[in-house]
Amino acid sequence: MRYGCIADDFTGASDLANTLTQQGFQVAQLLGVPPEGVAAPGGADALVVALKSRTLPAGEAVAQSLAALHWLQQQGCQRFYFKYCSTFDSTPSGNIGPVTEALLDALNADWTIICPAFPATGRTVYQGHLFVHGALLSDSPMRHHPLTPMTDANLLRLLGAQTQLPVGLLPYAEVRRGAEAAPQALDHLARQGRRLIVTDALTETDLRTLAEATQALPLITGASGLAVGLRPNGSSASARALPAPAGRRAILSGSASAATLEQIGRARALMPSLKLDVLNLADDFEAQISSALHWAGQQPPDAPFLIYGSGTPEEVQQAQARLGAAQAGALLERALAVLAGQLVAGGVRQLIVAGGETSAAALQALEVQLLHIGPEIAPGVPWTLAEREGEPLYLALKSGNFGGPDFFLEAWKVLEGVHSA
Ligand SMILES: Nc1ncnc2c1ncn2[C@@H]1O[C@H](COP(=O)(O)OP(=O)(O)O)[C@@H](O)[C@H]1O
Ligand SMILES: O=C(O)[C@@H](O)C(=O)COP(=O)(O)O
Repeated sequence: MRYGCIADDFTGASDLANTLTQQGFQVAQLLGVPPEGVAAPGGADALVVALKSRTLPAGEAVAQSLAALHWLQQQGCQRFYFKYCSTFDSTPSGNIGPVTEALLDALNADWTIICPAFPATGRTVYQGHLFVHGALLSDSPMRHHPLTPMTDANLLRLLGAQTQLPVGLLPYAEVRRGAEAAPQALDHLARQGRRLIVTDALTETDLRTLAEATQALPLITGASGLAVGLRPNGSSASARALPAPAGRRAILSGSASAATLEQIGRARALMPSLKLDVLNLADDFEAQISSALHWAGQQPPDAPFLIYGSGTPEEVQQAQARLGAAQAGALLERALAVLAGQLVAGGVRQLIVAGGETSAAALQALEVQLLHIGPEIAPGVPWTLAEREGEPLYLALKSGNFGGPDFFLEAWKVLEGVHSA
């Protein structure tokens, strides 16, 4: 059986692709919905379509997700996984509720689970409330996110604002009873008419229970944690031979998440770095880009360098007050996307991009369509391999709040371990 996965952003897609790879799946990550008539790579038993749909108006997110579903069905996928953020990043009007509803309808399915827990990165769900490293989501740095500030940790209330579908809760007491008891409790909720069932989960054992209890459902939804309970039907995929890394190394960051800001702080002390000012970009985009490219050209060719626009919550607020939240975000994304294109054209072959929206913008500019999953750098962040103009390009798409403080310094060491030709 082939799994078809739809992810609402690019970092989230590589996060899920990474977890599936670790479970033994042979995974292909597609960037955007491939055009009609383009087939998935043979041999892949899990396909992950990465969308940039998290912050779109709900109707557009639904349309893109249904197009992805349609393509995945054409590729022979029979079970589906809607991947959203482990911090439930969404706007008040969507898109997790409306997309799940549309996928359920398209698959003629009655109900599914809502499972954002991802214990490997500190995300747990208890009594329907989402915690980040032990703090309620609404007390975590996610309350300051530039595009999707999360100020409520109650998943039932968040979903209730996004969809009319009846929402229920599978509480921890039921999950803890294991895979033999949980299906009964889920069925009971479904018979009461609950169509979106939020599932408590604190550990990977809980996630395995939930994956097993829902194995007959055509659609499951969650962060990538739930995938620890999935197994490919055939024998496990053997590791793909990867080319030895070559070329220049660069980091581009548009993530203003707390973990990224700390990672930038550490990296700045040890590698050349350049900060882009969003307000300067608004005043003279072309001049800012050419001066950043000039700066990059002057850095030592054998060491990584960092270009970032990531602002503190105060800086983000300032830029948003002048430009508007969506416009400020889009401007910085466009700048980093142009830089990604120019830097790769100039010889960068190992590139880290921090930020989900930022990664999507950068990869769209690079016109990359397919990623193979390489070694894991940190939970939820693998190195991936793309081919561009016949040459290998290593890419790491780092979710805002993933990775330890030295991520930007240590990620390269993981690639140094790749020696095969
Ligand atoms: N200084 C800033 N001013 C305004 N917007 C910013 C600033 N820094 C980052 N942003 C915007 O915040 C958004 C961050 O989203 P994203 O790239 O998905 O990062 P994350 O993975 O941390 O969520 C992007 O649209 C980015 O352009
Ligand atoms: O599930 C997660 O937390 C990530 O896979 C993810 O989706 C993060 O999104 P960004 O923080 O916007 O990169």
